Amino acid sequence: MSAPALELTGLTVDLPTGRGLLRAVDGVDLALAPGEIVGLVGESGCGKSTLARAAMSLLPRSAVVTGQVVLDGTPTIGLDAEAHRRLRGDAIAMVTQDPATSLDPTAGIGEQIAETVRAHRPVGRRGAKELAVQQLHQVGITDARARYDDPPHRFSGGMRQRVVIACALINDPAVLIADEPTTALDVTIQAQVLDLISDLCVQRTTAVLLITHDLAVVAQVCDRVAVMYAGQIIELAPAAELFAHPRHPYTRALLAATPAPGVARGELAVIPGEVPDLTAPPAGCRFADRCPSRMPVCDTAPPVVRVGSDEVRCWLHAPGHPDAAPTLTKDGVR
Ligand SMILES: Nc1ncnc2c1ncn2[C@@H]1O[C@H](COP(=O)(O)OP(=O)(O)OP(=O)(O)O)[C@@H](O)[C@H]1O
Repeated sequence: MSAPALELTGLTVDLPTGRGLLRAVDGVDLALAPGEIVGLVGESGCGKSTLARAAMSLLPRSAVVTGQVVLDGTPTIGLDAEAHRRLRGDAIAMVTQDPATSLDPTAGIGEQIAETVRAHRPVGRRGAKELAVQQLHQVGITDARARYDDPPHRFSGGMRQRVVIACALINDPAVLIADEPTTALDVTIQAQVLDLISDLCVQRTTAVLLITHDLAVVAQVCDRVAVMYAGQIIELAPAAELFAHPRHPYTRALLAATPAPGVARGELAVIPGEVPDLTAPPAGCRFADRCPSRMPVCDTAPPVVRVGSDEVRCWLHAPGHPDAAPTLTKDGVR
């Protein structure tokens, strides 16, 4: 197996708040192979964006980071600001839901991409322009030469997101972080933009960490899924496996809260309760007080359980655990 494009080992991020340090990411282990698309899902406030910012070296200075982030073979924690700047846009890039965060509203789209090339590669103006035009063609802007100087607002939302993707991938990064890349788009355009990310990244063996609230998005393009809850990955499995046999009660609750086609938003299941306070997380399982399968042990000890190459952090899956046995049959736990 080839070396991971991105490897997080024991990654922990503490952020200072008025109430003390908040552990937004807690001991995350995750490796993305080249060309692999991994979905990162979970409710708001579970730490998805903080994890992504740690991978991008974009955390606030006040953040306390421990563990390891290895990007295309380079350990990044502790590098200086200039080294981080070089890695961003070269080894790792990001697409967010809002093109305004990555595009200059006043500059032509082509020039913005050409500038990204010149910032990272020894290419002259003309060469950079040719690369930018080619790249725009590849993301589906067929009249790229004619529209090279058009600013972003002359494009539709979907087209603007294609430009952002072109800019993110122009230097063939090892890793793309896609943070809710289609949330702001019309449903019909969403699928096209997701397919574009998926096709380009598989072709170029760029690993993708796709952050989303939307499990339908994950089902469309992801190879594996990491489910995050209260700063931890509580389930990690191939996408098909996770949808067919969700193991963690939180994953099952998330799936139950996902709309079936044609279901109005008001009819969605909601997961009762709230994500715990991450300045003082519970001693046992963090999902315990919302969990329909709660057992005594869940309140006292944190579950750390692995199942083969997949992972699930739940006492229900601790083989032979005395407290686990009585509830195992209720809802089809394997
Ligand atoms: N700069 C910060 N300072 C202090 N706390 C922060 C900071 N950024 C995020 N947090 C807290 O860290 C926790 C994780 O937040 P994060 O934004 O990573 O979650 P998320 O899963 O990405 O949520 P969303 O889906 O809403 O973007 C939350 O409790 C949040 O309030």
